[in-house]
Amino acid sequence: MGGERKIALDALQKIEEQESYSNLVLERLPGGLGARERAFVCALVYGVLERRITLDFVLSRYLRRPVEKLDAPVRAILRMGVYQLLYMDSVPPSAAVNESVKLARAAGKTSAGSLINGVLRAFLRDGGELVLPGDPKKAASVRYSAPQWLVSSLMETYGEAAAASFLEHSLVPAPLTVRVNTLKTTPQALIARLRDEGVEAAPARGEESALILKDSGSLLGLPSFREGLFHVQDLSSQLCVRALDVRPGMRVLDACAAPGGKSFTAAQYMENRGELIACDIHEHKVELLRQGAGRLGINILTPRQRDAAVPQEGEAAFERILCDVPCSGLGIMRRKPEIKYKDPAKYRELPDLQYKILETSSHYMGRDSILIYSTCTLRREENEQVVDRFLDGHPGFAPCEREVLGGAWSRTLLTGADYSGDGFFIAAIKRTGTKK
Ligand SMILES: C[S@@+](CC[C@H](N)C(=O)[O-])C[C@H]1O[C@@H](n2cnc3c(N)ncnc32)[C@H](O)[C@@H]1O
Repeated sequence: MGGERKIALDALQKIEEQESYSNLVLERLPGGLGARERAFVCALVYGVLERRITLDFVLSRYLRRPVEKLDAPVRAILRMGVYQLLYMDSVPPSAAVNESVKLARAAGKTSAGSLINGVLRAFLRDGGELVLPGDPKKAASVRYSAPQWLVSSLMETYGEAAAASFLEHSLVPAPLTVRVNTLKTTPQALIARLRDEGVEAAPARGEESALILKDSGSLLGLPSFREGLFHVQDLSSQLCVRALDVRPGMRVLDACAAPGGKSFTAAQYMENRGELIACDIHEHKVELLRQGAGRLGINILTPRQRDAAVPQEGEAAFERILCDVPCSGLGIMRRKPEIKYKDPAKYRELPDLQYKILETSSHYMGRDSILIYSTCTLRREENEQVVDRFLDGHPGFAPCEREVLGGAWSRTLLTGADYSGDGFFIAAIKRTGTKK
């Protein structure tokens, strides 16, 4: 191996400087990397992102100035070095130190070599292990590499044990879960087909048409994917569509639909009969809806560029409406670790937008219509508080109990030992009164 650490450093710099999503940067790594080298780069980049708070805590014990004040490439090299020492058993400690010094040279930071060497060797001399701070909340923040505001918020909302379990399981790589396209195949037939293509697939617990794929490599390389036999979709999103309870022949609105996973699953439950209007505010994302539906053989989906917060004059009623609103995404931080480091002030305007989308969509509900409000986040402000505000101000609507939500009308799903899906919130609302 040679040069992978420089590729990892460049990727980390790009994610930090341009606020790019890690998955997108890693999808576009330079060509020519072998599978092993690519896996190493991805493990290092994801690992450093995921454990940033833990790594910075270790570094802070060996630096005279605050970690944030370091030159960005030097800081990234130090984080990568500590990550290799703490979490990469395949890298001998001496290699982690020497390669970090070499990397500084390759990055044009030769003068930082002695600092990097000194810090990493001092950590090794102290045993090379993580020593947690005494304060329990600080310790949880360092252990799970989650900002303190997030630790406190999760603990206050879900209790200490559930929050700790969620944070711990958010450090485990997410499985690749897909939804079998029931318009074209069955779970058993798809498992056999994938086996022929060299990919191991097994049924996922809890969803009849969900499979977990192992070592699939790029999906674009699989004929079964190109033929539209499945799409990628986490368990929580599949449950969300089940809660919508769409049936063949219905008129359905997906108000925030792109990239389209939930619309696609809904169309499959509808057996490609009825009408499915799938909207998104961004034109380029609407194109994703068109492409996905085409690949999967869905022809009831009408993609539309539309702002879901702006009422549409003369829209006929829908029997089912999905508001899978934009959110802070904390439930999927195991897939995009950079999410957890965002300044929570950036989320301030989300609840009002989410409320507007819900309120506007409710205009299109007829009697007996059902609306699902969902997010992939775990903040009450974006979940319970939005639907409560809506229900409090709209007496013609009521909570709607669903069997798939355990008999309740809303449910929060937390990734944990017994549940491998993303963190997610689902609430069901029905119309009880007539329109004013
Ligand atoms: C959580 S994602 C939806 C995921 C999608 N339901 C799926 O399963 O693939 C939220 C989407 O809402 C879109 N969006 C954001 N603001 C919107 C608005 N005002 N009106 C409509 N769509 C919006 C975003 O572009 C994004 O694609």
